Amino acid sequence: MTVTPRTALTIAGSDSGGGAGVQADLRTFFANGVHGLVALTAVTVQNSLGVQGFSEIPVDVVTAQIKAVAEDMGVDAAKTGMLATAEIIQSVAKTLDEVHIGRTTDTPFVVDPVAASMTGHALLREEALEAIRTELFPRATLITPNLDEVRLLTGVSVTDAASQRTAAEALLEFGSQWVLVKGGHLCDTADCVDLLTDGSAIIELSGPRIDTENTHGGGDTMASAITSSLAKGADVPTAVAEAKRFIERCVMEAYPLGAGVGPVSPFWRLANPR
Ligand SMILES: Nc1ncnc2c1ncn2[C@@H]1O[C@H](COP(=O)(O)OP(=O)(O)OP(=O)(O)O)[C@@H](O)[C@H]1O
Ligand SMILES: Cc1ncc(CO)c(N)n1
Repeated sequence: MTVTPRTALTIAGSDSGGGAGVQADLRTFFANGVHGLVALTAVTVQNSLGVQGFSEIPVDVVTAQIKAVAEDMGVDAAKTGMLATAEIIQSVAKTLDEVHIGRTTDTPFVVDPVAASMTGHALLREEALEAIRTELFPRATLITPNLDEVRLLTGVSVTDAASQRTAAEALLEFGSQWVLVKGGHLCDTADCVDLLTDGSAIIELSGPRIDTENTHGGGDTMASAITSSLAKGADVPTAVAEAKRFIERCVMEAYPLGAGVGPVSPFWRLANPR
């Protein structure tokens, strides 16, 4: 019998190195049995050593991609990654309202507020940070900043569990339903602890820190794993817990590729479907 899988839409940039951006999202959706849809926002020139530059896609082409897939195929959950400019962010926000994606609709929406690559190269023009805060966060079911993004967005430097909680509370003020403060960059701890909260529930997701240099695409893979679970009907705490187990194994199986940082790997899931 033919079964049509659930669909997940990524609104994000391309990584020519194939480990982050829409490439990470699509391989994560595929590994989790979800059909991936794409609205490409930018093309980066990127490899394991970093980002050499990028060119954004014209705004009307970005929004036309969203409308084309949402109106014909339907979207069970959506996420954003690299959005590049304030103009793209504003138009994406307006279009998501038109196609009924976001926290006040039946279609969950995850915002990964990508500001820079892990090598420190900007993926967002500076004036666009405010647009992420005001246009996207209020529409988000969940936001998933890493610690650098937390500092840029709130001014809070997370150094321990207490400041991680303070940062999460500050981020909730911007209007998303849930906040996940990822702790992958809290390097002096033996565990990787991510903090999830909606203001009433506070959930710590803890797992062992895996010793590897190869974590390229980890944040994108985490956010798209959450989006996959949401597309399949999980609630937010369940989706984040499932994604945490998924990313741990992806980090464990990360492989060297190129002279710099290799990508996390979702391939193990293909041999271990649920
Ligand atoms: N060395 C590690 N071992 C285990 N889990 C990790 C490790 N590094 C990151 N993680 C987990 O991976 C997820 C992504 O976290 P991280 O904070 O690294 O995101 P990010 O900085 O957005 O990723 P990127 O490296 O793509 O920029 C989180 O759930 C985090 O706990
Ligand atoms: C295109 C793109 N999106 C996101 C990231 C962050 O991992 C990256 N390095 N490249």
